[in-house]
Amino acid sequence: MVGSSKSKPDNLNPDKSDWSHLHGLVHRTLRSRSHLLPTGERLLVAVSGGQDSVCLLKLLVDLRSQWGWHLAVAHCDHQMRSDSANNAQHVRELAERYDLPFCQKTAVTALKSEADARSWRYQALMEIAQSQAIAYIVTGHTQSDRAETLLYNLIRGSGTDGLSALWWQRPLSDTLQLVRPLLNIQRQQTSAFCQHFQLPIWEDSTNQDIRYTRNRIRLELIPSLEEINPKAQTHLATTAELLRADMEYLETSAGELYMQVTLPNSAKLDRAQLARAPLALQRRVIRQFLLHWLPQSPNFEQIEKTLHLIHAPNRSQTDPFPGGYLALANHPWIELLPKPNLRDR
Ligand SMILES: Nc1ncnc2c1ncn2[C@@H]1O[C@H](COP(=O)(O)OP(=O)(O)OP(=O)(O)O)[C@@H](O)[C@H]1O
Repeated sequence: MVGSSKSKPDNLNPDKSDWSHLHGLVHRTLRSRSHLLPTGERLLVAVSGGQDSVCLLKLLVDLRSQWGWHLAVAHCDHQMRSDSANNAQHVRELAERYDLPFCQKTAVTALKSEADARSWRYQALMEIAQSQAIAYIVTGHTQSDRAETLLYNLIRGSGTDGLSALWWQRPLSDTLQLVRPLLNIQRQQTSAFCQHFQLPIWEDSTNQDIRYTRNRIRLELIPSLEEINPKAQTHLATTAELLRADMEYLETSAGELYMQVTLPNSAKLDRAQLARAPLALQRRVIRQFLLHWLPQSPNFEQIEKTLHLIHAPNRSQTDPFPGGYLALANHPWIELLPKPNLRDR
């Protein structure tokens, strides 16, 4: 998978003739998506110490002479495992080995869940990048992560937007992008790459713990699906890629329709115009409308109840939404009102 089955030690000054299949693949991916990691940029590589981010780091180190990047390594110690300080030290040594600047953040308050850890980590990575005027944070998310995320969101009942999550890039702020250049590479390939170049990997003991849903999907669900179809992982990731394009198209069309069916600075939607649109656009317009006016994101049920008002008799209304708003069918409009105002009408 990496070009030769014989392993060879990590060459710290490789030229193009030392490149493996993965070097070529990532180089071509970045060339065809040239906005992802432009030449000459400063990149902050987020390294956990696991096989994916260690593979990512070596690939970027080896490709940088072609691309003129300036690299720095960041590690976040969540303090959630007894070996987390040793893990951080391991990444520090990896950065030293490549002679790269190393930045670490260590959690001071106890992080209770994986979700807490993730949101703290992204905040920490953003702070490091911003303090060093770096515009790109690069992570080692792979095609395997993409397939797992799709399954995870599917069984949580997330809509198409959740199914197409994990995209090549995501803006973290106006000046900072998160970039995932390994999204077309499988975890088996990063593992083979690390073995081939004898790269030192930090094995996270919790990765085998099936009490975590993500681990269970990785260790049990995906292998079961691969027994049914050996290419299941690739197909799932391709589905996520295709859904993303559909989702962007629908979202843009819905945004245009939203502008036509609402009035400036007014929480109203024109029922007759909405009624003529396809159901997929009606749902998305209503989601954008509620997202704009409500203090928190609407759920599926709230969107469906508002959708129902398009054809409902005048004065029909939804249950109150969080924050005290509710939607009302008011002659030609669906109107979103703070609940107390209803009494005055
Ligand atoms: N402790 C860490 N320090 C720095 N980077 C990290 C750390 N943990 C994860 N990363 C980065 O995030 C990538 C994805 O890691 P992992 O799949 O473990 O995270 P996750 O919580 O599932 O992430 P996400 O929610 O973004 O999908 C890694 O390849 C690495 O680039």
